[in-house]
Amino acid sequence: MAERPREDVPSEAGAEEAVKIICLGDSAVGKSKLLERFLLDGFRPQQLSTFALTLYQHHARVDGKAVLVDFWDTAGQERFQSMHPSYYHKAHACIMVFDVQRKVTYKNLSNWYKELREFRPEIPCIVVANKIDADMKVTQKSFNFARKLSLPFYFVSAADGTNVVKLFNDAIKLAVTYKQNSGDFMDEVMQELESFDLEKKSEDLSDQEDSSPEEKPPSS
Ligand SMILES: Nc1nc2c(ncn2[C@@H]2O[C@H](COP(=O)(O)OP(=O)(O)OP(=O)(O)O)[C@@H](O)[C@H]2O)c(=O)[nH]1
Ligand SMILES: [Mg+2]
Repeated sequence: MAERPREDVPSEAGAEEAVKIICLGDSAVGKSKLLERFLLDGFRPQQLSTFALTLYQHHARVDGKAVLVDFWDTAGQERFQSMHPSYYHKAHACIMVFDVQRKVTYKNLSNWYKELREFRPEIPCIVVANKIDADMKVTQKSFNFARKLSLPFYFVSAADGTNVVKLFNDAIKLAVTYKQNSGDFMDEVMQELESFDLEKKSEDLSDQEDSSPEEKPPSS
């Protein structure tokens, strides 16, 4: 099935489950290239940094169920310091990437992880060591960050495709399992807040209706 950027996807019909997976990590660690490798099965080695936010939709099957996956990709930034909270909102899994050739990107994982946990205390998070094609010997090294936190850890290469399909398929499974089984307290609170917000908005609208009839909300 074809995967394309969100704006080209005509319909979301048919999906029995929908999950959101976010990518985190410093700039130029290869977040976009990993997504490209998985979704387009290709790798274009140009240097373009992700400008703001790119959303990709992917149709997957998990245990016979049609799953619609929203992948969120953004520029990992130095430039922005941290992500907007809406990036984390209702995410069901996280792929956190570093570049085995740049130690600083490994060190910064702890900052990314801290921020992730402020917003999403319980979602599955996979730690990814990317660019192993540049030096296969790194796979002999031990990277303790993931082990200490008991997080799944993968050595991958967006350039030659090593472990990429496995990484994303596992991430999708984890996201679906999380969504189906979590009694995530924060999710429930967010849901409450949202319905509260909607109620409030419709009240505001009906107030408006009295004063400015030309701005009627659509009747339903
Ligand atoms: N050798 C090698 N280079 C890679 C690999 N993955 C990405 N690169 C290169 O690393 C650079 C950055 O990759 P991107 O995917 O744009 O990085 P990003 O994490 O999306 O960066 P931002 O959008 O700025 O956050 C590009 O020049 C890629 O060609 C890989 O597996 N191996
Ligand atoms: Mg990018």
